[in-house]
Amino acid sequence: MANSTLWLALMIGNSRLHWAWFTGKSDISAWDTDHLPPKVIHQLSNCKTLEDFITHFPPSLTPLLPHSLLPTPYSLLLASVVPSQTELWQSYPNVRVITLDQIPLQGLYPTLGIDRSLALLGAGQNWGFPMLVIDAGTALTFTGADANKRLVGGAILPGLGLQFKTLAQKTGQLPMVERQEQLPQRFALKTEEAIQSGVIYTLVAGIKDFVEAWRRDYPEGKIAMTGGDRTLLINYLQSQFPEIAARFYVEQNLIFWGMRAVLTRV
Ligand SMILES: Nc1ncnc2c1ncn2[C@@H]1O[C@H](COP(=O)(O)OP(=O)(O)O)[C@@H](O)[C@H]1O
Ligand SMILES: CC(C)(COP(=O)(O)O)[C@@H](O)C(=O)NCCC(=O)O
Ligand SMILES: [K+]
Repeated sequence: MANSTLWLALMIGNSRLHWAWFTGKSDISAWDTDHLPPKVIHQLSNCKTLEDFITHFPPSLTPLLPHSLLPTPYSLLLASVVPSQTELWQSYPNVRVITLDQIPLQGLYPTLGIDRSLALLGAGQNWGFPMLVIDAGTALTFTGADANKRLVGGAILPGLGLQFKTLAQKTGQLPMVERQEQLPQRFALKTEEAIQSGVIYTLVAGIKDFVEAWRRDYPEGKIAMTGGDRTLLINYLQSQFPEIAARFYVEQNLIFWGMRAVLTRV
């Protein structure tokens, strides 16, 4: 493993790839891409020089690469919840795959998602435990740990995008609707608005219910929200339950905070 403070970190989610450079102690610059085709991953794995690497990285990302800082061989820190995608990166020359046994939390069950454990670790190390993380990704997950950093447990449901997509794909008459910024009218008189209303109001009510249960069990507990739909959901929550939304820490990079904590662990 290269003895370098600079890592390229990759979290493989179910919708897309989440990338970050760990450039210093507290600095993380992050961006998202689509999943890469096997051919591109193969090319990146076989790069011998920095110039090679930059050439093969998807063009839209090139400006984000810190050309002057990048050492070769560069190291890739990888976590994934998509085994078929993990497989594609096995040939990368300097890859470290983060697995559950490297996570300094107690009571993790063997099939727990690595993204959930990393986000929980990242949030808890930064703001303290007990911590409940809500990850509004492809799936929406709740994952909590107590003051002893022991997993309390959590829940998994289809995320915002997946709920819309499933309705559109599995019915004969329902269209795919756009994500919208504001809370819709609850009792709707149009199909699109009825879908928005049904999905959004039940999702927000569900989040409120989990938060209240968490607060009953852990009155001192904290709550953090992350994932691609975090901003939309926090907006909806602010409109409907402002006192709940006000208590949330909202942060895009929880998983990367967790990855860095694993990396710097002695
Ligand atoms: N540019 C984008 N591309 C894809 N999804 C996006 C984008 N911006 C926001 N989203 C939302 O993010 C959700 C996926 O969250 P994300 O945390 O990226 O997923 P995962 O980690 O599971 O790949 C989708 O439901 C979608 O609504
Ligand atoms: C629940 C998840 C699908 C969430 O993935 P994501 O939406 O972040 O892509 C993932 O964490 C996973 O595959 N978990 C394994 C099952 C578990 O955590 O119990
Ligand atoms: K996620």
